[in-house]
Amino acid sequence: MYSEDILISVRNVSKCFHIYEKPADRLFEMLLRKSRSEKFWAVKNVSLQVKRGEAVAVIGRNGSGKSTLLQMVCGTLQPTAGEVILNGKVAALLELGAGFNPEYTGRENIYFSGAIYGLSAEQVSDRMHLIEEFAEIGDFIDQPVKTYSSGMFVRLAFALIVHVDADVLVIDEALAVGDVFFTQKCMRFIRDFLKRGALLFVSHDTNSVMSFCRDALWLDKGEVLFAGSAKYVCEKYLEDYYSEINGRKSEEQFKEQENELKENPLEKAGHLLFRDSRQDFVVHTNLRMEYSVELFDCNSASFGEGGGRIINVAMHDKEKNPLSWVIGGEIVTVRISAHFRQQFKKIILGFVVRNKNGQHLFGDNTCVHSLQHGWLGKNEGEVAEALFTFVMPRLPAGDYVISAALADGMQDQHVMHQWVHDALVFRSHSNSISSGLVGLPVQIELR
Ligand SMILES: Nc1ncnc2c1ncn2[C@@H]1O[C@H](COP(=O)(O)OP(=O)(O)OP(=O)(O)O)[C@@H](O)[C@H]1O
Repeated sequence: MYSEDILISVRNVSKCFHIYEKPADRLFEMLLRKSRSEKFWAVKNVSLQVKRGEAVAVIGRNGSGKSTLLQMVCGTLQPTAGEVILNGKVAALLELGAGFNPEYTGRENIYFSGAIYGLSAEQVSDRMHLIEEFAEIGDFIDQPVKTYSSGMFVRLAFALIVHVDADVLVIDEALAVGDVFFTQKCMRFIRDFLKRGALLFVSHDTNSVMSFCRDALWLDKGEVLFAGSAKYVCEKYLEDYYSEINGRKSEEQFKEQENELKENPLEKAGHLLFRDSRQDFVVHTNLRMEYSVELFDCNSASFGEGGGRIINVAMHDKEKNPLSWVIGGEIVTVRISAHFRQQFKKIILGFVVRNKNGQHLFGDNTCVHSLQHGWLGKNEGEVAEALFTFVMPRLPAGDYVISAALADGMQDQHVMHQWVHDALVFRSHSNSISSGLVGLPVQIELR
């Protein structure tokens, strides 16, 4: 009936809570058999599937229904409507400390929870040293968990779920509490786990969502607002975040500026000068990391207040010639040009390079430079340019995008006027072996 590989199947699940004005109303309702409550739908008609080897993220603002959904998946909450079908053993890391008895020691809780996960006392004893080793909380393992810091809770709870042979992991945000070393350890475990299991997790951190998940689901007031590739959903989420800060502005409002954009002299100059200055070199060598760079796409999805607009993003060589072909290890300049429709007091221009999964690889903006050299302002009708010069890193084969942004203000408090998601696309045609996400230039000696 169900494919073996679908480990989590959530079908049209909803959850309704009854809200009572006063606690006594609950009693009256039972006695008088008359409703004294308001219905509140925390989750409305949500469906999702997670297959073996997949991770799906649930994102959304506070109170959007994420935890309620995860609790229904774990079986700690019954859906009001719809069904959850699980194929395999589920281990969950939901609220901090949930499932632990605060009066018991860490060790006692491990035995207790291990039994809930179907492990015998003997099996738990056999794995205890591994759990202790993973948790790294030292002698605290024999202290009541009510004395634990939130970080220790997470360490112990995570160490437990790592060792219960789960097929499905359900994790709610909790990873954010651990320190960087522990988080890295958990990430390594999850990457390994995903070779055999399925992960459903909640996070506010779009970077971790994009690094783990192919798909994501955005819940808003209990309903699915967007579902699809993690990159797409996270971009929409990011847009919404900025719209909330800046006040809503739809993408359509940019359309009217497009003609003006096409007429812009800077962009025109960029097109006329466009040539592949490294083609000869590329053709005659074979030990190279090659990148083909596409033209700035002025129709790429964007969001922001629209007080200014990014009119060109290009990669240049040292001689300021736009490049369509870049070699890894060469010095390149990312040039971002912007046109202003209103006065800007403190211009911020910046970029982010992401891989095809949406992982943020590197990027920069003009803030620190402006703090050092003074802020640049511009008036309506003027144009500004930011040049970011760096050594092009070696990147594994695949597609990459540069998102570019224009804002007015400071690093931590600014109005986002335009964020262009995939302003410039480039592709690494590398066939040399490279490990990691980004390869930096390294000087090597062998003696
Ligand atoms: N037992 C309950 N009784 C009544 N309302 C509840 C109950 N549990 C959750 N809710 C409500 O359901 C809504 C969704 O809550 P939920 O905890 O699932 O959101 P969330 O997206 O996980 O939020 P956060 O990011 O803050 O953890 C909230 O408005 C919350 O107040």
